[in-house]
Amino acid sequence: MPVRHVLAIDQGTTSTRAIVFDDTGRPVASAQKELPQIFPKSGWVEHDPEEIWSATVEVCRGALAKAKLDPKALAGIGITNQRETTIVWDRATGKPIHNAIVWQDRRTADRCTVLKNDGHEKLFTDRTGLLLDPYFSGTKIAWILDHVAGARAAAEKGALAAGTIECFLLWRLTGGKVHASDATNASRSLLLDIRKGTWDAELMKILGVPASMLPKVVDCSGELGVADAKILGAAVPILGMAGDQQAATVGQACIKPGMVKATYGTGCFALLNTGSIAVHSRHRLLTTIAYQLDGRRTYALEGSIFIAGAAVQWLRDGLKLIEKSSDVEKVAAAARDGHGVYMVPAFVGLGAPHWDPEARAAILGLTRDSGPGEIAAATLDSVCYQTRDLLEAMRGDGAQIDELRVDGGMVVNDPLMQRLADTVGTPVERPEVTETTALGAAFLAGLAAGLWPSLEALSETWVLDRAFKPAEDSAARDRRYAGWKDAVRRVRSG
Ligand SMILES: Nc1ncnc2c1ncn2[C@@H]1O[C@H](COP(=O)(O)OP(=O)(O)O)[C@@H](O)[C@H]1O
Ligand SMILES: O=P(O)(O)OC[C@H](O)CO
Repeated sequence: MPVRHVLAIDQGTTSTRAIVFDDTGRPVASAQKELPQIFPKSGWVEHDPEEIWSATVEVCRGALAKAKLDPKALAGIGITNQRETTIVWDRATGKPIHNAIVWQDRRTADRCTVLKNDGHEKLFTDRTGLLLDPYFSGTKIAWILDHVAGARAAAEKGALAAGTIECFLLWRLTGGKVHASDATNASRSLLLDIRKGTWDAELMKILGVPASMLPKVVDCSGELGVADAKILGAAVPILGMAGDQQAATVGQACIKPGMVKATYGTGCFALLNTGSIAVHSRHRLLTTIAYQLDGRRTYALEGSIFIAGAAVQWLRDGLKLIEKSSDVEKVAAAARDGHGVYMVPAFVGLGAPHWDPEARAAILGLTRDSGPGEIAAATLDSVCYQTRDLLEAMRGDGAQIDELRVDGGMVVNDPLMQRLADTVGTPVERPEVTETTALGAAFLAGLAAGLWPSLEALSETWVLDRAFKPAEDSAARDRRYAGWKDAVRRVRSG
């Protein structure tokens, strides 16, 4: 039998990637393009949808060329994406009517406060598993309708379509034939009843989002559409779709209840598989759809940290302390032991478990002998402490966590992974393939193409690269963590 291949598109916050995987789940070739960030105002973050589209086409063609693969030979395409980032476009022309509003954007914080003050939070949390925070896509759609001239009237007439990035890419790839969002992406909108898997009319009314704009909600694996032959040189079926954190959960083979993964990219997102039960968190974690296959939903508890690798980017671009992200390793290695410096990276507020959009970042505990080493080390430590916040919340909700599977751009940093294990007091496991987000999308497409018979068969392809065992004594670990909690208290807005 000839080897079969799947093309995974991973449209992330800072870059767009395409990776060709073979039928053993190994990456064969890839192409990547950086995505420019647009910061129109303090707390606002946008992307240009046309840039996202042209980069997607470019990297798909690039990866296929590097793999020397005829697109006709592809078994299918899997799409995964930065979640919540919202686009509204004209159905007739396919043109967006505003830049994409990115998940990190805080412009709808006031709207969320009003909704909370009006007593709506419980209803939203019960139905959607989310909290009233500007992070999610629903208030972003409403903002575009309220701020682009003529948009609301056009939406009421059914002339506009709304969607997150996977939905926009599916629309463009299929030449405007399919307007659909998979259940995982739809579950991040504040508009989906996650137990029924359908849009909720009452929530749409409260947010002011007309039903006519919303995509059809579909499974994560199946015949989702066919890419127009003009785009890649052959009509290729699109067979998989999931938000990037959910795709990483699949790519990490966290398919049994109790398994947890954390992905360290721009932000950090930890997902705990809770099986067929949508667990309601008592510790301000989100309840979300991990994947939907054959109409059956598997749920997860999620802890979302807005700034992880982005803090390293700030050391590079804001402070100019380092030239490239990986330089942080040697700068941090120079930090004094027990330096007592904490950095709380609340650049866009704080996510789980605090949900404080007004908090702002701070570096605390500086003394005359603090320098770049201490600041770099405190920045990396913040990623570890934030992870501990999430694992404690998950344990508080009844989870027994024996190990943490990690992936994403930051996990190449060995000392950071050791520090993470020391800080959370749980073994940290890094797989051989750390492109687990794209791998998850490839798996979902490969399931529909018949490359793999089941999720269980996929989990056998997961191979450990290295396990980091906690080595610090627990009293020292807890002392450091108490200092972090104090630092967080000091940056909170209320
Ligand atoms: N050696 C390193 N140590 C710490 N952080 C790193 C290192 N190398 C890259 N990073 C960070 O990892 C992030 C990139 O991860 P990636 O998974 O590509 O992000 P995303 O998918 O969110 O765009 C960047 O924020 C970068 O600063
Ligand atoms: O682009 P990433 O990898 O930082 O992921 C973004 C998340 O999906 C936002 O919820």
